[in-house]
Amino acid sequence: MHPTPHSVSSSDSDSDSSLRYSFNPTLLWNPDVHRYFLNAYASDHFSRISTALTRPSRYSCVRVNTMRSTSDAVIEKLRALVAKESSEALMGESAEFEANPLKDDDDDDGGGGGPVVSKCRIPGLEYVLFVWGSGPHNIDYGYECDRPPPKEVIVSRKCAEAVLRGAQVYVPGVLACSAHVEKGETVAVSVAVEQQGTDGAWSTGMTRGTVLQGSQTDPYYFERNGLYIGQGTAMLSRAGMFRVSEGVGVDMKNRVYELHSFHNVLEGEIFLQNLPSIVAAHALDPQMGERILDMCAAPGGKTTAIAILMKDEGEIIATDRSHNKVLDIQKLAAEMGLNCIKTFKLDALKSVRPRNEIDTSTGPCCSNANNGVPNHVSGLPNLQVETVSSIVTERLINENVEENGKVEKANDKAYVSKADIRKNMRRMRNGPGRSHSVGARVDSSKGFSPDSFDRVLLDAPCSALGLRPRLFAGVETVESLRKHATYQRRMFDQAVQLARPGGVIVYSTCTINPGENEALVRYALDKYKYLSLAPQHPRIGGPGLVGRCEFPDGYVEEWLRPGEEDLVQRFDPSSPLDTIGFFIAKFVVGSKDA
Ligand SMILES: C[S@@+](CC[C@H](N)C(=O)[O-])C[C@H]1O[C@@H](n2cnc3c(N)ncnc32)[C@H](O)[C@@H]1O
Repeated sequence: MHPTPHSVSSSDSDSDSSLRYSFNPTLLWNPDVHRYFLNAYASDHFSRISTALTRPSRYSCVRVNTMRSTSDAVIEKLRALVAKESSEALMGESAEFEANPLKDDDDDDGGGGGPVVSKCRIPGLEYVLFVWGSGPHNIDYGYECDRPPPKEVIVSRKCAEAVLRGAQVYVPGVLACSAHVEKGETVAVSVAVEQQGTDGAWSTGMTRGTVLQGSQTDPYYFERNGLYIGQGTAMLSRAGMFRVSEGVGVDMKNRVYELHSFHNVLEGEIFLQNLPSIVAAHALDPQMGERILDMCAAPGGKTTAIAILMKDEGEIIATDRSHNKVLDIQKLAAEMGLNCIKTFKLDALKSVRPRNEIDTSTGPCCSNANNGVPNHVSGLPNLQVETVSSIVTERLINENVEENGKVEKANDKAYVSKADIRKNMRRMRNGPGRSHSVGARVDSSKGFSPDSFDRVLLDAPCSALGLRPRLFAGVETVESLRKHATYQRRMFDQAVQLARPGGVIVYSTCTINPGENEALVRYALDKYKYLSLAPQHPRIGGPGLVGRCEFPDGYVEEWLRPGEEDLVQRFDPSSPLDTIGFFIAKFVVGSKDA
């Protein structure tokens, strides 16, 4: 797996340098996982998926809060923002837009060739807007054969993935910098991706603050071939970059992918959300007045999408096991002005309240809906208080954060959730902001009565192997993938008990792993005979995988059976829709007595 360092002669040719100063990453997988996916997808297809995962989608997807605004009003505002913020970066360029079924040739803002904001043309999704970016672009890093090499900054993988999505380079993400870089100088930005050491462990092994000499003896010199993500202006000297703890380190001027980052704009009016996530909310088909459970809800993207589809009438119980993430849901609901959302801290594995703890004097539909507590916390709508857990505490970017069922350390070795990035960027740009003064409280729930929900969404924590852009995938092993699957099945067992007969369960993940997708469906249909797959609307994803996989250790994973494939939606990152990898299955619950 470790790329073999090769020698490059001192008369390094222009073609070598254009390969070096380019963006052409290869996604590194655990070898067993690689074999498993090759078997599931066939070699060519998996190679396309793997490549697509290293790239961002070429558009940002914006969901309009139709309770607050209209698509047309938001389009006007976004166009004004785009025109103002990126007149140099994008509008002048005659960007080539890839063919995408979501985009019509007449989607143009009138500027001709520049970025466009267009309305989604899928019936019922006209409140979803696309802001089209461009890439990959070839960037001239100023390399000349007989001259000193360009000055450089190396950033962590997580930082690079954020930059590819349109973020700036913040100082915590800077790992190394050329000697004598001064504020205002132009620097080439590349990324240090984890490599496998002789002990099998993955790391960059790079000490933050490393001085780059611009020679082949620099750390990760050869490994960074084809891993240049753009060029920018150093906002601090080399010394400053490693002295301060926050702020922009490099202001990106030329990016391999030009995408608009609409974080922190039109708050409450829009929400940046991947298209498949929006489709998952539609698949649930929530109706006004219903009682809905969103079992793994933070940061609340799908919860708020569901609330808007219900026109804020009914009751959505949004739970997550992380206290701070429940606060994120509360903040988002408050920001969007949605009142039908009630939040609780709850481990989804304990979502069903034990029968001996259920108060039988209340009907199944409302028992423990709010755990018998008042309905309002001052300052935020419909946020309930049962046990007071704590007040809001800010999580910094280098704190441990939890997402997708795993904990990693922030910054170079870390997963930072989108909510954290959003919050941190807000803090970097605008100071603390109003969210830091909210003294919100989080209620804990003891779970809910069986059959007490009309619809249940289980947007499960998963291996997240569909998220893009992703520059490294080596950490997941066949064993860790199976652990995710086991965890999801246990959560699904809870969902099945909570959805009433006649009700609906939607299960979704953001992974390409069939073990967490089709195999969960197989498990569900085989174990619960009263469940059946239901058609989904809209249906824009592809079919699911039919078949099975036998592993060398004898483990057999069963996927879908013929006839079931068109009842699920599998969003393939390499398909023309250019979305993240995502999976949606919708079940209807029959009579549980049978
Ligand atoms: C894929 S994310 C959910 C995204 C969310 N549905 C949205 O659309 O904004 C998975 C969530 O599951 C939560 N989670 C992980 N394990 C959990 C558990 N045992 N109980 C409840 N939530 C859990 C994580 O904290 C994370 O917020």
